[in-house]
Amino acid sequence: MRLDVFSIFPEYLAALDVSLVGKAAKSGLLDVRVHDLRDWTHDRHRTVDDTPYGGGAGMVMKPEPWGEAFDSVMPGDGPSQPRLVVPTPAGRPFSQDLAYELAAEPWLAFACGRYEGIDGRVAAHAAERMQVTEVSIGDYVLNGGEVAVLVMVEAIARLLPGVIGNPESLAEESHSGHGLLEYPVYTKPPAWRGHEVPEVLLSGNHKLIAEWRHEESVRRTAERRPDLLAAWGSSLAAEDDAAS
Ligand SMILES: N#Cc1c(-c2ccc3ccn(Cc4ccc(CN5CCOCC5)cc4)c3c2)n[nH]c1N
Repeated sequence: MRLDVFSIFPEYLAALDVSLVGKAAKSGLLDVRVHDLRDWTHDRHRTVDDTPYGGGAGMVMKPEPWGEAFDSVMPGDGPSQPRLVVPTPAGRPFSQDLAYELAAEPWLAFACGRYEGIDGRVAAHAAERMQVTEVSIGDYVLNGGEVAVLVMVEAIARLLPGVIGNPESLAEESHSGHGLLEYPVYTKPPAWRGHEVPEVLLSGNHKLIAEWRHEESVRRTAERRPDLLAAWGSSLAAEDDAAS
């Protein structure tokens, strides 16, 4: 998979060079290219923003640098086009399902906005030649799209074949499709500062361990995400109906 990231703070994306994503890039599973949007400005101050039409606080990112950057890095007459992902507070909620959807793409491009956002014509113009998906990573306000891109790239990259050591762990994770939050995990020592590892996990009885883990998943989901528990219950009922 090729990933292009456009930002006025390219150093923010240095985190993509370390850990899991960094290893995937070094092994050739990922081709990560970070671009400084200011490379496509032409004035002395390398200006990327201007005042908003219609008034309002703050500044808006000018369309011209974005258009020239996209033309240069992903030319309209090229053999293929990327899927453009634009982080924004007004976007479609990012989810594990969307991470799987994006992990299936051969080429992704991410546009990191700043200020009060990117001129609306940038996405509209890009949509004339590539799929554009505006995405939000959550209901809180950030100062720009870079953190969102780090979140999304990590969630996507770990789904790519060969990136994580143990692909089976993907199936057991929260939000991975069975609908419940994952159970708590423990390792040695068996006792630590007065806290013991649950005895069942030391029993070697795989049936009891599996039952305990399921009960813990249900307990945690009921406590922290009752919405997921309700959806999980409905999906179980639907499966029973389909089977009967
Ligand atoms: N993903 C994600 C995000 C982002 C995100 C992503 C990209 C950019 C680019 C600029 N910003 C700053 C910004 C802040 C507030 C607002 C709201 N507007 C309301 C109407 O008045 C103007 C302002 C817009 C832009 C960004 C924030 N925030 N939260 C997420 N989950």
